[in-house]
Amino acid sequence: MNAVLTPEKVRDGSKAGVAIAARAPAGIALVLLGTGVVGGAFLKLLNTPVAAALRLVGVANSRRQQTAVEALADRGLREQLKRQGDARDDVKLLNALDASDAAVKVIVDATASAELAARHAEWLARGYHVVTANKSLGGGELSGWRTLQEALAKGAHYGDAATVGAGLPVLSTLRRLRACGDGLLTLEGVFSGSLSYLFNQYDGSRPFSALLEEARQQGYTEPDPRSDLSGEDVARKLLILARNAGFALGTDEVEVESLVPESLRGLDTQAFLARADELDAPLAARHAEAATRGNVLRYLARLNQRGHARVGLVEVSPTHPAARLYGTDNQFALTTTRYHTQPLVIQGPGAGPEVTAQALLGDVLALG
Ligand SMILES: NC(=O)C1=CN([C@@H]2O[C@H](COP(=O)(O)OP(=O)(O)OC[C@H]3O[C@@H](n4cnc5c(N)ncnc54)[C@H](O)[C@@H]3O)[C@@H](O)[C@H]2O)C=CC1
Ligand SMILES: N[C@@H](CC=O)C(=O)O
Repeated sequence: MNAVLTPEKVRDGSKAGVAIAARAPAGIALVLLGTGVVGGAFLKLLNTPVAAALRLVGVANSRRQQTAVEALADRGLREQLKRQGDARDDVKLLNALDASDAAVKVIVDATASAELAARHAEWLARGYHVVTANKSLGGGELSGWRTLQEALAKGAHYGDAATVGAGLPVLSTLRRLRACGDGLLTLEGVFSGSLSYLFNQYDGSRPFSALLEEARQQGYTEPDPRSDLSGEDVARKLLILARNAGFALGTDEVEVESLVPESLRGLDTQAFLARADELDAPLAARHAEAATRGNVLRYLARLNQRGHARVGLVEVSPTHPAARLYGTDNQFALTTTRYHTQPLVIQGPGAGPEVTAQALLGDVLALG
């Protein structure tokens, strides 16, 4: 029989919270893929009372995984996994889910791995629910999106709130509008927390690369920050939103402006980071040019009524809504058949470990 643990006992720094996650009667069993910035924050949330009905049965990083109950109950699981664990093997992780008596079995993807994302549809078709921060399937090739829709028709759930706005209620709002017969006409805004953070602060007084390093340290950027700077991550979010609104856009139908100079594109991540100061001169010039006209730079995403999609750096006046953002704010302005005089605007922090992990948790709990 499980000990009854009060919230106070869970908060007191003992192992109790993890013990709940590992030993509670099974409501929802889950495996977690990825223990980086977002996955690490998600593990912390599993140690809080709200996650008492969740049972973690497996966890993996890119190299190792753990399915042993005692090891999973270790509060230092994330660090432990860096040193020890079994070799990566999806089959063994799924076996751990199958062995659980939980009625609801969930795979949480907190990686940026395209290979794992390519398996989401297969997992859904096999009856596992998938909750993801990984945008590679929803925002990748249209064929992958279509495979995903076919898999979803079989009944499993795809929790993708974390993929856009780091969990801001954008996708849920869009789906609700659509379910009510409203149609998206145009979509515009700032869809990147890291690029928002960078351009909200960049005034030429500090090198752009220094701000980028700050954004990276805060956990706002993608594992390789060029995914943000190239516009690829923003394009994925635009595609996820557009497709959910009924625009079957392919990746080649989004015009993408990259901020990564040609010379930095072919490098591995570490080599890129070592040479990130090569970003500084071109952006300083763009900033200075905009400033001569009293304008500022913002990285905007736009989908117009004809389905034309573009993401790129735009010079805007200081009174433009995107010029009035703070920190990692995202901004999504949805003009629809019913919100046509003024757009429906959703705004708030759009990157960061805690909010993103919370979005994952919310999607998992919604399955209960
Ligand atoms: N950082 C943020 O604010 C937000 C991030 N996201 C998304 O969350 C995902 C993770 O981002 P971060 O945590 O920042 O990245 P990260 O680089 O800190 O962590 C990635 C984790 O995935 C693991 N991993 C890679 N391949 C794997 C595999 N095949 N099997 C198991 N684990 C594997 C890595 O070992 C690492 O633990 C990305 O898809 C990102 O786009 C979404 C919204 C906001
Ligand atoms: N790197 C992304 C994180 C969320 O998706 C961003 O900057 O928005």
